[in-house]
Amino acid sequence: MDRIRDAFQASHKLLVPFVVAGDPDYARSLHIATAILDAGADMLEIGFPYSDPLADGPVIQAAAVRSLKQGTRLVDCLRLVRDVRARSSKPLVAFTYVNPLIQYGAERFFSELAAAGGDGVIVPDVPLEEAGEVASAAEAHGIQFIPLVAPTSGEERVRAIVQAARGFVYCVSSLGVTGERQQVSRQVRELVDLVRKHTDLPACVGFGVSQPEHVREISEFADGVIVGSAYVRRIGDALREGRDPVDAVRSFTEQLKQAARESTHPR
Ligand SMILES: O=P(O)(O)OC[C@@H](O)[C@@H](O)c1c[nH]c2ccccc12
Repeated sequence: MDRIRDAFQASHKLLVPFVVAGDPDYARSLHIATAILDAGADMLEIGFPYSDPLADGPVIQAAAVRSLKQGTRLVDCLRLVRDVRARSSKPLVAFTYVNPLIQYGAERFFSELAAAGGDGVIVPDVPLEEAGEVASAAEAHGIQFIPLVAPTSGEERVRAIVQAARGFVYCVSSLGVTGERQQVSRQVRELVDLVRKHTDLPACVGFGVSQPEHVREISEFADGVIVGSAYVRRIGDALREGRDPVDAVRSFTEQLKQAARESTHPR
């Protein structure tokens, strides 16, 4: 069974939200993740909170702090994957920085992620030199290693990166850290075209996507859109304002999914 491949065969305009495991606590995090998938998201990126999230902007950093304050550990994140899997058959991608993964042990991590029903992994800060080792440990347990390519990655580096890719390729739309942007750089279309020159795998775009218009635009040329900070901010805002974060993420998902449907993706 290849849930990621099946998802892309069912649609070329995937909506892939990202949320932080254990944010704001375990029970509500499970409820939020399940609500997002039930509201129409095609896949879910589950972020394993880390104390030193270098690639994250303030919104996701704050969510990691909320979760870590609850005592969330890597084993709880794996349990969350298992609990979401019990409620949804859609693809689940673990998102972790390389340090917690190495400290836990790559073999142990991927074995337990697979047993929990996970499908893929994204490790944004794994150096290309170590990526092979992590990718093969993942592969050994049937977990698909999803690499990131950036606007600064030249053709040679893109070609090398996508060789190790499984599942899909994550095209980062802009430099800098994660965070909502008013405009998503049009440059990312060239990056998607470059990826398509070197692999038949689907190409998804992330970083900065915050509005339905962005999703409509990107879904014209990419196979999926990843949305993180816009979700995580809505969770934080709802908590601060005493509203139910589940309602906030449910309606946002419905809006973004509708926008993806409206795009005139040729495939
Ligand atoms: O938050 P944004 O701007 O919507 O970007 C997606 C991002 O949240 C998610 O894919 C992610 C969270 N942390 C990361 C660190 C590096 C790359 C990607 C990520």
